[in-house]
Amino acid sequence: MSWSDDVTGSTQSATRVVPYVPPHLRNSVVNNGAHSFDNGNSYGSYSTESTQHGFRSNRPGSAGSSRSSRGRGGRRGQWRGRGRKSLGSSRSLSQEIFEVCEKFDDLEVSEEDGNGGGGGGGGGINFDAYEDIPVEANGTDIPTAANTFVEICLGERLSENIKRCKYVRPTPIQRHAIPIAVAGRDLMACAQTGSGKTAAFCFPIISGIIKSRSPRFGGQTTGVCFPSALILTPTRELASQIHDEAKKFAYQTGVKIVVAYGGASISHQFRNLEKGVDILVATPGRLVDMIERGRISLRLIKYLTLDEADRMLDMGFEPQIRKIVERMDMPKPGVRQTMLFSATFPSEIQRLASDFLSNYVFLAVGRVGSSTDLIAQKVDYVEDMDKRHYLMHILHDQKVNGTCGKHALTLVFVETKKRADALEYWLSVNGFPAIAIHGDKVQMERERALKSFKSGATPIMVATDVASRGLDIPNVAHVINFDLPRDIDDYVHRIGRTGRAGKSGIATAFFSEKNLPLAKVLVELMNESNQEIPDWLHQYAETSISSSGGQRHGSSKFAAYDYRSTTSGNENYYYSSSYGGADSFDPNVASPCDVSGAAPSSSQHHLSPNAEPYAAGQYAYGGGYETVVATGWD
Ligand SMILES: Nc1ncnc2c1ncn2[C@@H]1O[C@H](COP(=O)(O)OP(=O)(O)OP(=O)(O)O)[C@@H](O)[C@H]1O
Repeated sequence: MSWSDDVTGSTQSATRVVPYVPPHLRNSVVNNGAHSFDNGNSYGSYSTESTQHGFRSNRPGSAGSSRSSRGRGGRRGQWRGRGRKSLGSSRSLSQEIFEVCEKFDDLEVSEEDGNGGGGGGGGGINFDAYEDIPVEANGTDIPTAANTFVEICLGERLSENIKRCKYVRPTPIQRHAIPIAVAGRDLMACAQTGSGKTAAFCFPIISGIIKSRSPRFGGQTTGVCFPSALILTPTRELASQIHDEAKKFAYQTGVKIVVAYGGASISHQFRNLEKGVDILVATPGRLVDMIERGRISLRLIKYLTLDEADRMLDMGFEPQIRKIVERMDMPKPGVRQTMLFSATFPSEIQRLASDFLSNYVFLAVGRVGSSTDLIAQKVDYVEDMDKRHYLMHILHDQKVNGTCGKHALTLVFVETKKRADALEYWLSVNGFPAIAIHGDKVQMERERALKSFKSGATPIMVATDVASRGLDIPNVAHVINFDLPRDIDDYVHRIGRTGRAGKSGIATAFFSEKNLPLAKVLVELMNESNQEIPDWLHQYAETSISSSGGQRHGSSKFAAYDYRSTTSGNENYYYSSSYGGADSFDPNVASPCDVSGAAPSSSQHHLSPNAEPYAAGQYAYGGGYETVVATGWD
């Protein structure tokens, strides 16, 4: 949950926000004491069975895709109580957090926010959902994972801000990635959407800058700015979001963060830079422009982060990224520290990315490119000509049954900018308040659309892939793939706009004949996250095996793990991220700061009986799924 939304939530309404609970979990939510989530919420039943709405399809077989509750409710049923009232008599971390929060004026978070301030670290985040997630760390001398933020020694100010954000415990990616980054190691990190990657790269950078404070160069005297850290993102909205998040983390630390992206006034951004910059968050185009105008130098960069790194290094962005990283004045790998983060990392991109890294650690929390099983995925067979009416039925159901309640938002992905505008118009004239976002809109319109959607003023947003990556929009209850993307990784990122920070969500996809090439990889992805797959989709998948060949993780495009594992003798460690066993978690016990690059013995990095490592060679290599350039990017 982003900060601004917390603020919005806290100022707009003092009432408690009822968290979205998808239908298959509604009866499994455990009442965890007097202040646990109210499960008797207003959300009614939800069904989009095509047969129910009378839609006929020529799909093979006739099985529907309705979800059952098979074995999925258990873990996630253990929602925690929230806020001060839910605390027991003993003093807890949450108690301290609320005390610190009192004076966090600008960035205040509502204590009663049912969706969890800052992601709900105080209770909204369901850490149980992340238990037993397999973790692969590959490389030499890998620093030990941390169970608490305290033991990482991020510095007093930053630690206070972490509490203010109500981040009680690190998420699995944070447990593993932060110690690695704090130790100064290069990192290629892959973790599921909504699992806290932003903090995983922001904390080490902010902490490092505070610890090695050196006089800032540039500013008004020379007119050239010399940031110490550069965070690159593929979209303007994501740059802006990371800037907002990083500002919270760096509150009262003196670390200056500036954002630069296209479509907004460059002179305004120059003025911000002139006030001093430690961390620059930027989109590539605007950054190149600023460098070429001689206003930014990368000579003193100590930290380089590519968020959505696979996107930044694919065909669309790679030349620009190479220009910035290799042909400007940025220090070389090994001199600077480089961190790459994404939820997906095709092996060909991993290979490319290794040019930017030096002796790096590869970290995968969960299978690379997998979707979180917090998202209930549903695939319906819908012909193109029926899509609008079918969508209308879904939205109508939500309206009537309350699935799209006061705070629940629906995000609809389409293939092209034109289709986004057309669908926005059609929905609006049919009584469904919708707004479109895509790359042809001017920046102000894009920002207005996002704001209107986030606030719930327009609860339906129709988007191209410009909104598919990174955006952390609270209360997105339902993602609808009106048009499926051609690339399964884009699907993973799109549906990842819901089911974030331990909360659950729904994703519905409209599948038709033209999506045949996606069938097999979609089935594999859904299988991995324990989704119910309709028989007809299985049948399509079988057809697509014979036409395209290969498997998702077996094609050259996909890697289930570190691509180096097949070719080098790098150490491999497998963990369960569970807080049990040898890594047992006790939030009240702070261990000494022992993460400064200490190389663990392999016995410290054990394979949990619950974890399922991805053995090298498990997947046969076959034909590749085509690489496509997504539409609507900056
Ligand atoms: N330790 C934590 N405790 C509680 N909430 C957290 C914690 N870490 C992150 N969050 C919250 O989780 C949400 C998702 O985090 P973030 O946006 O960093 O995910 P992500 O992994 O980068 O997702 P994506 O792959 O979609 O970019 C945010 O609202 C964030 O505030």
